[in-house]
Amino acid sequence: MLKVVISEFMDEAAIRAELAGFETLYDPTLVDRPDALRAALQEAAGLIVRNRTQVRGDLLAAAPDLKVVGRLGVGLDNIDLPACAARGIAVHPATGANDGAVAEYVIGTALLLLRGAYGASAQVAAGAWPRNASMGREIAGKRLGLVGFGAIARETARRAAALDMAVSAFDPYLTPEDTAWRPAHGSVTRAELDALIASSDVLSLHVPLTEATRGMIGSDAITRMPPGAILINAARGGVVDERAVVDALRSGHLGGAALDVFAEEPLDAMGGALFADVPNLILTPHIAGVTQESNVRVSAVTARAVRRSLEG
Ligand SMILES: O=C(O)[C@H](O)COP(=O)(O)O
Repeated sequence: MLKVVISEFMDEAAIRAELAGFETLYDPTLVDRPDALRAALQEAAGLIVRNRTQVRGDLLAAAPDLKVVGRLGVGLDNIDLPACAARGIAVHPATGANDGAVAEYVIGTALLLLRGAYGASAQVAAGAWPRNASMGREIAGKRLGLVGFGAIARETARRAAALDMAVSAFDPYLTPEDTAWRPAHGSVTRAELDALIASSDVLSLHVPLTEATRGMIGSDAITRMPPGAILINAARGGVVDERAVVDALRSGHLGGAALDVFAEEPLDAMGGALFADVPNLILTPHIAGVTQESNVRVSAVTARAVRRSLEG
């Protein structure tokens, strides 16, 4: 019986439904026990991971029979794709299964940060009545800029258009003729990156982490954003210069930021100190794509892809 190792959390019903014909080892603690993971992989034909298991080097060497890697998400920066290709190991991301979760995160944080009033609870409970200071902004009529216009950005655009935002996007991989620029609901304007940065009230990132995108939104870019603009990163840490975001929030140039992903996850002591007491900042633990619903979808899609791949 072929063996499938699952080293991070997933919906167990998907394992039962899709991987019944295989020997499965589901142990979400394996990601933090590299020796045990390597030992478990010795006879494994399949491996299922989220974003923390580093599928490269030592781990691949410890898995001589590995035929397929299922990724419970879409980012592939934790997987050495050329090394997998060289060994003929198939890699299956859960494309499409968490788009809606990320899109809702982007819209939700944009609404929260523009309105700003939700931070008043403690003051109101204490008897204060900060009405003028709590007068925030509406999302309708604001310009949303999407850096990258793949599936998640398109879902975000559809929701933003329904809220009467004006949506633009930058994506060097889409030709002007691509039908993505003519969505069934709402409209999206194709923009160059510099123009998008300079003209977006809300800028949301939807690019993978690659050598081309690392540091893409640094202090230069942030300085060129309109005063009071909101920055949302639910893509990958490393695309944004975290110190530049903090400086721009402290100076008041940025009106708010939501960061779901970080160069170092979890934050180390330096990251913790950097973000302490920064105004108008929402920090979340790489959860934009992970909801109860998306966990079910992502797990089913991934387990199915691994089963099909192993069944040939
Ligand atoms: O790449 C993704 O889809 C997101 O980062 C969420 O993925 P994960 O929670 O499976 O790592």
